[in-house]
This record gives sequence, C-alpha cells and structure tokens, in this order.
Amino acid sequence: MGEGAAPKPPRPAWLQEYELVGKIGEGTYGLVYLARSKKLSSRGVKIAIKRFKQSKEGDGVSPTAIREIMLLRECMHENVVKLVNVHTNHLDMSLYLAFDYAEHDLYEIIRHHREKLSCSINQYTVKSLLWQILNGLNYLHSNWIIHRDLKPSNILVMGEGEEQGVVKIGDFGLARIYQAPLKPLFDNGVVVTIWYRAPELLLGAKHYTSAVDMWAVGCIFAELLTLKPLFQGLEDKSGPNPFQIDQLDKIFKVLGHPTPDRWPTIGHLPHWQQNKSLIQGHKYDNPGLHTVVQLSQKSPAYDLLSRMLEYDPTKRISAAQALEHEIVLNCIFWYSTSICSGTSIIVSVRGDRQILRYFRAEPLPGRNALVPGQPGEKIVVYPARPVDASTDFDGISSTQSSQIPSSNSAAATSASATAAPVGATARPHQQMPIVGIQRMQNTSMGTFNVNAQANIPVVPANMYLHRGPQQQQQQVHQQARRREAGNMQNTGSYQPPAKSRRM
Ligand SMILES: Nc1ncnc2c1ncn2[C@@H]1O[C@H](COP(=O)(O)OP(=O)(O)OP(=O)(O)O)[C@@H](O)[C@H]1O
Repeated sequence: MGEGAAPKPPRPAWLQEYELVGKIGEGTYGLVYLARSKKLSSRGVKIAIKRFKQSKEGDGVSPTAIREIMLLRECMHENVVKLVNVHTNHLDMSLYLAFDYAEHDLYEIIRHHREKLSCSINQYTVKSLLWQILNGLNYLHSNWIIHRDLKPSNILVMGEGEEQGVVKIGDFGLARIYQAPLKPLFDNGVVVTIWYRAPELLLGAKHYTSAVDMWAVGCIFAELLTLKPLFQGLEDKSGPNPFQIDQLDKIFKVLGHPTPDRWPTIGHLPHWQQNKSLIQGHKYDNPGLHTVVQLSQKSPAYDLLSRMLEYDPTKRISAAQALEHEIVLNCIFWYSTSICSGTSIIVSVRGDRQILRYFRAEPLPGRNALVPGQPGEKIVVYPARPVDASTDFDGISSTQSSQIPSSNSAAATSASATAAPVGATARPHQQMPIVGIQRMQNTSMGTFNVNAQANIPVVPANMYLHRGPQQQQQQVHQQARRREAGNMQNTGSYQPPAKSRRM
C-alpha cells in the first residue's frame, strides 16, 4: 500500500467462508461476485455475492433497509432465488447479500438465440420459463412482495446440477430498498431500464400494485417469443424522475392510445393531467400486439400476453390467474347433412364453447426449462457466465492477475480464487433480528412435461472460460453496456446491439 493511501476496511468474518472466484456483473447499486464455499459440508458450492457500495453522499445502509432485507431472507420458494446471507460492514457501511448462484439468466439466453444461434427459443422452453416466473411471482405477491424491477437479467436460470433449468426470480423486493437509502451509483455507466415499466408508473402513479410486475412479465414473454425488447423507449435522464414520454410513445404505438373507456382512472394519474398536450394530444392507431409477436389472435398464448399487457392495472391478469389462464372461444360449427328427400340439403348451425388453456396444452411446461420439449430435438448448450477473476471485492482490477497466462482449467480458476483477497480481517458484525413472514406452500406444477424431464441427457458441464479471454470478455461486456447506454439516445426502433447491454 502506498504512503498516504487509506487503509482498506476489513471484510466481515463470514466472507472467510468463501473463496472469491471473480466479478460476474455490475448493476446500478454495486457489483456481483462469484464465490465458492470453503466449508467442509458444502465445499465448492457456488454462491453469488452482491456488494452494495455506499452512496456518494456517504450514507450507508439504513436500519429500515436491513429490516426489509431480513424479511426477504424468509422467502422460500423454488422459483425465487435464495438469499442465504446478509451482512453489513459497519466500518464502511457496505452491505453484502449472498444468493444461491445461477449460471444463466434470460438476458443471456435471449441474446444467445438472437446473436449466436439466430433461431427462436423452442415453445417448450418459453412455456416452462414463463410458468416458473409466474409461479415464483405468485408466491412473492401472495407474501405482499412486489418486485418492481423485473427484467430479463433478473430472471435467473440454474445451470448444471439437481436444479438444472429451474427459474429463480432474482433481486426480488430490493427495488423498494434501493429507492430510499441506497442511492444509485450514477457514475458507473449502468442504465436503469425503463423498457419493462408499467404505464401507470410511467404516468406517475404514486400507489402501485403487484400489477406492475405482471406488465413486466408480459414484456419478457414477448421478448422470449421475438428475441427483441417489446417496448424499447429512449430514457430521459434529465433530473431525478423525469417523464418518460418516449417509453409511453413506444407502448401506445403498439397497443393504441389508452382512453378513459379502456382505463377509467387514467385521468387521475399525474402525467395525464400535467402533460396533457404530449399525452392526450397524440392519436395512435391500434395495430395490435399480433403485428409484433406473430401469434394468432385466437391462440391462448396471444390471449394471455394481451391480458398481461392490459392498460388498466385493475383489469390486468394476476400471477395466480395467469397460471390458470384459459380462453373461452365461442365456435360455430356448421353441420351439413344431405337428406335423401329429393334434392334438398339441410344445413344446421350450432354454437359451441371451446376452452383453451395455454399451460395445459402441448407442449406442457416442465421443471427443467433448458431441455427440448420432445425427445430427439437438439439441446441448446448455453454458455457459462463470464467471470472476471482479476477484480477484487473492492471492484479494483489487479494488473498483476491480468498478466497471469490463460488457462482453461477449473483448477486454475480455483487457484486464482484462493489467491484473491477474501476476509482479510475478521470483525464482529451486528446480526439483525429476522422478522417473521407468512410462508406459502410452493405451488406444484399441475401438469408436467414428462418427456422433457426424463431420459434426456443433462447439458454437459460448462467449464469456466480462459482466465485471459474471460476477463477480456467481461471488459468488452461492460464497455459495450456503457457504449450502448450512451447510444441509447440515438437509437430508434430495435437494433440488435453489436455487443450486449444488460437490462
Ligand atoms: N444469484 C445470482 N447468480 C448468478 N448471477 C447473478 C445472481 N444475481 C445477479 N446475477 C447477475 O449479476 C449481474 C448483475 O446483477 P445486478 O442485479 O447487480 O444488476 P442488473 O440486474 O443487471 O441491474 P440493476 O441492479 O441495475 O437492476 C447480472 O448479470 C445478473 O444476472
């Protein structure tokens, strides 16, 4: 350490239970790391550690935020990522959240199909992913937790192992905590996406409900089908909470203009009144969702999607209803009967009702979403998350480690991880009380795709990438995010980015 440099704050004792593998991502509020357990009972088990930095104002994590987070620790559901540890470092007021590690997320899965495979995601996978998202969300909503920041990078999917292909909703409940005490680190170049934001929030609603999550699920469902973000608005970054007119414009262009007929309480929303000329002055045709998602308007999938993207939040379908979604079609059957009575033909008309259910129709959803729905279909192997092994817990890249020669072996990754500075000094930390939360039983998957679960080879293990290229890949990834964030102001309709930006 150079003379005069501030001493590094000691890391909490619990971090010594893990060896740091490297940085896997960067969000608005901090960095996410991959670590492995060193404990005998769980040696090698991977864990994702999210470290929230202090805001620039220096105010750390408030007791309210900690209490909220402790509540989240009580959440137990197969489709919700498990928060295994919460720690605060009182010396520098940083907060660490440790979650079960998921090898994939929908952002990367969609990007892989769009940019590498140039082919759509199979129907079975789309349906299984959606079913599990709804199942996890139903649990959260039943426990009065609104996610508020659902987007593809927050929908995690487990890699190789017993839970392979299982969806885990990540970052649940954190949006509320972010809002107040943890201010975003605006200078880290990461953009908070508005693409999945519900129209009531865009129009300035002060009170929102779990319906905001269902809007986001609708956007994600459409993106799984088309591999493109559905409403890709340009974000206005002027001021703390600007009116996002371009996002609304993108929505109105597809779904048509909301009217008090369709959404009776729209007139009460702040921006509907305050920005009358911008909002109410425009008239939009209603080309309809089918022009974007290429689904038959009579299909159950289309009906479900339209109900998720209902303008009026009180009419929007809930997660529980979506799991049981059905569409009743009134069919008219024509029966023609020739009767041997000279030349006459009698035609009879009969009205009938047909009930179609998205999740009860073939292909049925399954627990492992990443296998083909039918035996014989090609298995898609998704790449493992790139890990930047040169960045330590303080987000500092070590020049020394970047000179280490490339290696494709897991042993090399593990060795470098051991060398990383973890838990240098043990310090006692305050344990906050865990507040009880009513638990809900997991909803079991009613119908289950047996084909997709049985006798299908498991996707081979994804080895970690070379340390060198891996680190370069991470850097390219982060740079691309920043570049795209900058370019956002200039983009019009969707252009598949040259390099990815996480949303
Ligand atoms: N439990 C986890 N296992 C594996 N990867 C994770 C886990 N949680 C988050 N990640 C990944 O880490 C990266 C950064 O996540 P983070 O939630 O900080 O940011 P974000 O979701 O991209 O954006 P923001 O925080 O601004 O909403 C993302 O790629 C995310 O998929």
